[in-house]
Amino acid sequence: MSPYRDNQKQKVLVVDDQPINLKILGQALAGDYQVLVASNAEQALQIAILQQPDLILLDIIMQGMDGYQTCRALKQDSRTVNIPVIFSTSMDSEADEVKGLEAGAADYITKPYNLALVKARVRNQMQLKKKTDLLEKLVSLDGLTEIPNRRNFEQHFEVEWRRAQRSGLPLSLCMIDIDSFKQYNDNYGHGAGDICLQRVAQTLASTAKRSGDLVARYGGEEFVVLLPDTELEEASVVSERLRQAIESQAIEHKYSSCAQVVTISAGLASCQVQIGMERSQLMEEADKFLYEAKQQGRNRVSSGIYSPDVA
Ligand SMILES: Nc1nc2c(ncn2[C@@H]2O[C@H](COP(=O)(O)OP(=O)(O)OP(=O)(O)O)[C@@H](O)[C@H]2O)c(=O)[nH]1
Repeated sequence: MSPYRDNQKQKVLVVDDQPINLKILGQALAGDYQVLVASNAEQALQIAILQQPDLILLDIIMQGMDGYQTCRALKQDSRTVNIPVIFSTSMDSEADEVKGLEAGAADYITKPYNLALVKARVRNQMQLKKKTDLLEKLVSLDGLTEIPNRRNFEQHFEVEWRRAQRSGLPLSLCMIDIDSFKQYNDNYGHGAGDICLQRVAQTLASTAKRSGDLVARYGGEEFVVLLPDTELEEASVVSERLRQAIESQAIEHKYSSCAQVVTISAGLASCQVQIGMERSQLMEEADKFLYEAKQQGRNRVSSGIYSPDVA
């Protein structure tokens, strides 16, 4: 998702193998947008992945991979699927237009360029993209804590699970629950409870922040932390750091059964993803360890390796 920031120009990637076309379109759009250029499909795909433009103006007839193939490749890659594409071409038959739209394009412009029309079509797509990005952001963040929500976590977990399966790298999952939170709510009030949840969420998110780590609100007073490429030993260090980070926030909780401040219990499970394993099994394992941490007195991390052979 390319997050929408008001103070930043949106990016358009112009793809054409004729330098003159790159120049004409580049000059027409440079005042309103940040313009990136590519002169072939391979370059375009690479820039699209790395720079995440908000829109791609794509020529159809190019040496090597043509525009249709490039568009299909963009639409098949989860990293670029949401970038709208406008085909830019001298082909102007209705059949070509249909083929372009079927390949996943959002709109069509024809050569020779009518620059006023080009700008208007680009503006329309850019406005739509802003709205889609905002909507995407709203549906993936938790309203109270502003960290990723459960839906966002499930999507990430699925992607990371598949990646771990392919790469053979370990994957760790930490389930976190605030201790005696019912007591907190009952004694300090629901409003204070909400503020506490916000502080816990922000502290967790700023503590587990290695690229690829994901901290999400799983629901209620439960959080989940996904640690890709992380084996048990390393993940235990991170989980313990999370526990300490919350404790050292020193949020008063006189009614807790285990401390004078707000604390968390965590259940950590790590695995090497194998064929036939379900990601829900790792969740269940982490949940079991969380239960164990609660049983053993709270304000602690309980952990283990999940392997179907030993489960
Ligand atoms: N303020 C507030 N409270 C919430 C929210 N979501 C869940 N809760 C509260 O979280 C509390 C969870 O309580 P329990 O599941 O009994 O667990 P606990 O008191 O933390 O006990 P242990 O987990 O065993 O330490 C309940 O009182 C819920 O009402 C929320 O969005 N805001």
